[in-house]
Order: sequence, then structure tokens, then C-alpha cells
Amino acid sequence: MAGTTLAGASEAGVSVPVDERVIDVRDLRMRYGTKDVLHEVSFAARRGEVLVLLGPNGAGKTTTIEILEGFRMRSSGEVNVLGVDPATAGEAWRAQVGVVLQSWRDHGKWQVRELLGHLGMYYRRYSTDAKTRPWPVDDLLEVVGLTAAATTRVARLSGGQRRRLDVAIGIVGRPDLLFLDEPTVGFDPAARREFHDLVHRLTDVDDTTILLTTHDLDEAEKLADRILILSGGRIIADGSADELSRRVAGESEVRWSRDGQRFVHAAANPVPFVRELLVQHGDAVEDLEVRRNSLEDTYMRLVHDSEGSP
Ligand SMILES: Nc1ncnc2c1ncn2[C@@H]1O[C@H](COP(=O)(O)OP(=O)(O)OP(=O)(O)O)[C@@H](O)[C@H]1O
Repeated sequence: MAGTTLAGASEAGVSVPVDERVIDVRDLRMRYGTKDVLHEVSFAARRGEVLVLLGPNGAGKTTTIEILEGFRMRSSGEVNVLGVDPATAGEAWRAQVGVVLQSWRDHGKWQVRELLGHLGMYYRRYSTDAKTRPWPVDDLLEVVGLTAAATTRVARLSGGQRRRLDVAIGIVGRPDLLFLDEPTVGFDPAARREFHDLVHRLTDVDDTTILLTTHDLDEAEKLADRILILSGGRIIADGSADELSRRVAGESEVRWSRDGQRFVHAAANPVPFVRELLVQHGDAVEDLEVRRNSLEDTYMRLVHDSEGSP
């Protein structure tokens, strides 16, 4: 089981064995001018894992991802991605890394299939025995839900379709590691669900490691093997949604109804409470529900506590 680390998590991620680390970040610092935006950030990700980076606006998520993608130079610290420092990595490394940027605005006149076919050609020389690159265009169109739009020009796509195209562009080279910065913004509920299925397919079938940012806590809970919470440029929590909620001392909510009346009770340990409730009222208890801290409760609590600390 991955270790859970809360406030002051300088050793975050050390429970991932070194030889399994697809991402290994140690004491990463970033300073813009005189402003420190990342302070000794450390974490690791293992192969096939979905790591979700959460945090309030301005916490440093995009900065962290851009450093890992090799798009931004760090101020200090050690960063290793697929065994290489992204600051000095070459083309072969880039071909193994997929990036879904905020939105693909160029090539408006290209048709969707044409564009994906063209971009995919770049990856052909990086095919290996274990992984044929690129993803065959028609399969890719299907997996991202763009088959019906295959011959549509990029400029004519709806916002949600364009986002699907962004995802397709990010995965056309069948990356070993995929970075997704707020991938489902603008998706309708059906597209969101299809995207979640795609993430599971990528990790289960292709063993792709995924690092994604989102502000949607429901999405984080559905997708994440591990959640990192970044606040004020520091990792304040690292663990699965369940581990985080257990570590935040909180009370469960017990709800039930009796004789047509609704009741709610907060209990640190709901089991004895429910037992006693059933002993006292037996069959008269209806609609019994026990709700642990949601990820949203946990997140709000952790971020709130961290904002109070220096
Ligand atoms: N190029 C830059 N020059 C100066 N400051 C920057 C630059 N880019 C980001 N910042 C600052 O760094 C901090 C972290 O920004 P970043 O975009 O990484 O946060 P974020 O967690 O991705 O936020 P959001 O959720 O709003 O996308 C912010 O205070 C931001 O103003």
C-alpha cells in the first residue's frame, strides 16, 4: 500500500520503489523573479498509476507539470521522468511522453483524421517490439469518440469535440507517460464518463502512467490511484482518496428515518452508534446511510489547515 503523507510531506512518494519510479521529483523549487512558487516539492509515481494533482488556483500545479514535461526550467531540485532529466531530454524521450495542452487551436483547416494521421507519422520511428506506434487513426478516433467527426475540419468542432481532439493528439504516439492538464473542461457528462473509461483503458491495457490536474473532486476520486494536494507551492497530502479521508480526523455522518422523521448524527465511530440505534429502534429504522468524509470535505479541510500554517 502506498504510504500516506500529510502536512510537511518532504518525503512524499518515497514508498514507491526506486526502480518502479516513472516520475521521481526531489526537493523541487521554482522561483519566478523574487516569488517562490514551489517549495521543496517531492513525489514519485509508479508505472501504470494515475496520479491526480489537486490544489487551489495558483498552487503551482501547472508549473510542476510544465517542469516535468520539459517545457519550463526549474530553479533547483532533482527531476527524473522515465529515467531522464526533462530539462536535457531529447526527441526519443519526448516521443514516449504525451501532453494534453489546454486546447489545440492551430490547423483549423485540417480534417480531424488527416491531422491525427499526420501527427502520428512522427512517432513511427519510435515503435518498439513491445509497442507499435502510432495508434492506428481509426482506432484512436473511436476510442476518443470522434469517429463521426473524422472528416470535420478542426475549426468546425464543438468545444467538447475539440477537447477530445486534444486528448487524441496527446495519446496518438501511445505514450508511456501522459500529462493531462484539466482534461475534461467543457465535456458533457457522457463525454466525461467516456473519458474516464479511456483513462482506465490506457492504464489497464497500455500500462500508461498518467499525471492529471483537475478541479473536479468527483473526477479525482473516480480516477486517482493516488492524490497529491498542492497548496501554496507545497505538497500537503499524498495518498489514495480513502487514505486521505481516514487521516483527516473527521466524523462520519449517520442518516436515518423513523416514523416518517429524518435524523442526522455525526459520529467519530459510526459502528457502535448504528448498533445501538438498531438495538433501540430495530425495524422502525429506515433509509439508514453512513457517509464518510467525502474527498471534498477532506480537501477543504487540508487546504484550509495548510493555509493557516507558514
Ligand atoms: N510565468 C510566470 N511568471 C511569474 N509568475 C508566474 C508565472 N507562471 C505562474 N506564475 C505564478 O506562479 C504561481 C503558480 O501558478 P500555476 O499556474 O502553476 O498554478 P496552478 O496551481 O496551475 O493554478 P490554476 O489552478 O489557477 O491553473 C501563481 O502565483 C502564478 O501567478
